[in-house]
Amino acid sequence: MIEIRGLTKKYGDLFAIKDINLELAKGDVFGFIGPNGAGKTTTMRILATLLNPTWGEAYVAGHSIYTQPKEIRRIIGYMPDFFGVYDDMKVIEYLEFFAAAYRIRGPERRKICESVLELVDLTYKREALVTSLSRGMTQRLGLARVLLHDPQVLLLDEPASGLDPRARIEIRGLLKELRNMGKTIMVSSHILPELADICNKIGIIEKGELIVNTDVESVMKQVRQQMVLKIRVADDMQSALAVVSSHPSVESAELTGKDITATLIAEVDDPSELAAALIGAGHRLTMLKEDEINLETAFMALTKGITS
Ligand SMILES: Nc1ncnc2c1ncn2[C@@H]1O[C@H](COP(=O)(O)OP(=O)(O)OP(=O)(O)O)[C@@H](O)[C@H]1O
Repeated sequence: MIEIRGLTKKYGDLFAIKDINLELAKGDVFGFIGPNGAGKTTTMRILATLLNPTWGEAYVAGHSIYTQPKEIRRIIGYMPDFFGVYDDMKVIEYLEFFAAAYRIRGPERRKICESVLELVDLTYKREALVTSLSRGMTQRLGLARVLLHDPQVLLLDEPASGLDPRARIEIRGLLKELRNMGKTIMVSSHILPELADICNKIGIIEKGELIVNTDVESVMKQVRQQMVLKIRVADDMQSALAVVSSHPSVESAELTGKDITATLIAEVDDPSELAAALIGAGHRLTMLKEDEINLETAFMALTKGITS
């Protein structure tokens, strides 16, 4: 759905983006991560055909940004990081206005507006003035707006920025719903955990260069060379820690909160002998599970020494 080759944008001597290569298939959710000024917006604006690159190629669903921008605009929904809303419009009027701009006419228009409102959970605000909405609601309205023409590809620039934790979670839920609808999504953020459980691919951009471009699973594999376990017993944790620490399958172990966190030596990927040792030593084992690595830990390990 998206193919980018050697994409570069220069402002004078500054490379806003430099030699970006990327391919996304239908249904991919690409988390585009990078600090402020790294080049995320530039990349998205070029894909949205709002900005010309200095050189390089980009295609959306096979359409070139140079020769078929109209076709691309029909397929994409681009939500910029900052967008204006019109002061004296009600929510439903705002959507109808944009639906008209997309040439959605007749009774269909109202139906579509109502259904996107429902999707972003704003039906109860349909008669409210757009200026009265909270930032989280405004972001959801912005999403509703880019969904009006049922685009296959969504380019979402920092949809969760400036939101409180609750509103962030709502946006995440919404993105999951869109993912389940089969949309191809490029979503940017400068905060990685925000995207952790939504995307299947991630790209990390630093000073205009895509320094990491991979699928989430292989990031996890790359980082997870050794198995890490979380262990809990219903009796004496200190004596259980002693058993774990001295077990030949364990490289290191420590007490972390209510659990013991144990890292196994590299060759061991079966914790059953350790479990047997704990039970054999008379401990009442209540939990022994593989610690779930999160994308944030993976990110830190992956970019160690690359990003500053
Ligand atoms: N019109 C412009 N003229 C000159 N420099 C620009 C222009 N637009 C962007 N830049 C520069 O290009 C670089 C990339 O900017 P871009 O907006 O793509 O970053 P970003 O990753 O989206 O950052 P943010 O998270 O702050 O939106 C920055 O150094 C920025 O200052």
